Amino acid sequence: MSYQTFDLMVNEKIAHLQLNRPEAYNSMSREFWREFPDAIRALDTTAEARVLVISSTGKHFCAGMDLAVFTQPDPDMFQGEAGRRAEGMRRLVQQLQACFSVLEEVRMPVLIAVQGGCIGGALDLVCASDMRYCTQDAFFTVKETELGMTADLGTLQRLPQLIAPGLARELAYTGRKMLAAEALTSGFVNEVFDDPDQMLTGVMQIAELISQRSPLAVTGCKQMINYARDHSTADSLSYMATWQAGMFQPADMMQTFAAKMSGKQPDFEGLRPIKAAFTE
Ligand SMILES: C/C=C/C(=O)SCCNC(=O)CCNC(=O)[C@H](O)C(C)(C)COP(=O)(O)OP(=O)(O)OC[C@H]1O[C@@H](n2cnc3c(N)ncnc32)[C@H](O)[C@@H]1OP(=O)(O)O
Repeated sequence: MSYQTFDLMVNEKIAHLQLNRPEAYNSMSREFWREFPDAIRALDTTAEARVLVISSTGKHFCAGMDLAVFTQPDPDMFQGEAGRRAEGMRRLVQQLQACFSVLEEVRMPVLIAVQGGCIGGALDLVCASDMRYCTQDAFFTVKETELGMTADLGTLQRLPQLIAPGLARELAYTGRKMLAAEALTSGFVNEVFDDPDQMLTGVMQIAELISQRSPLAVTGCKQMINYARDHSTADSLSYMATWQAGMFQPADMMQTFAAKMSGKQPDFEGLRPIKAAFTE
């Protein structure tokens, strides 16, 4: 599949989505909003990928929503009866939210590599990922506040669960930049690299390690951690037990032990493409 707003490569078990409009600071055009969720869902459904790395090109990771979306809006948005207008707007926002929630829903971990600015909608995107990494020149901003709107695509819901809630509020209320050093000390990013090349090398090494593990075990970790974030400990333990009762398969463990004895790396079976499950 080829896309206009990013390149998507699947190499062995690692998928790499790279935003490719540096001349526009990788801002999120209408095309991006169509392509991004489709590409992520396709990876989840069909591809071999066991881990996804999202990176970017040029000076900034992403300048957020393409400002043309705000300055040249669809005229229909402002016409007609108020209740229907509001209801339509509500559905539009929900559809845009779903473009990033898909990163939480997919079976594979999502790692993000940020250089330069990560602004507005881009912060919504990275908040929905599993792990974040950045370069020394990176900064993160809830730009919407400065523009006069409330951020609506996930930052306000996810950021207070990733860093101290008081700091998340400060960033949201002020719209000020969180620089790389603060992103590291606050726990928002896992590591700060000197430059984009070093970052991509480092992030790919982590992706490689994840891709060598049992994909069933890894997706179990992702789903249980996400579930525990949103539910009580008692509910989460109950779901964990149900998950384990259904998904625990000794075959992967046996393979690990056999591989250890023979001094080799285990080669775990991939998860099943959904399409295959329908056509078998
Ligand atoms: C649901 C989602 C909501 C949101 O995402 S809200 C947030 C929307 N995004 C913004 O408001 C970003 C605003 N832009 C900036 O803060 C800065 O810019 C940058 C940090 C990205 C870059 O700063 P610097 O390196 O100093 O460059 P420069 O001179 O400010 O900009 C160069 C050109 O890039 C255009 N540009 C910047 N951001 C966007 C964007 N998001 N959409 C479309 N164009 C953008 C500018 O306007 C300008 O253009 P020209 O050279 O013609 O004057």
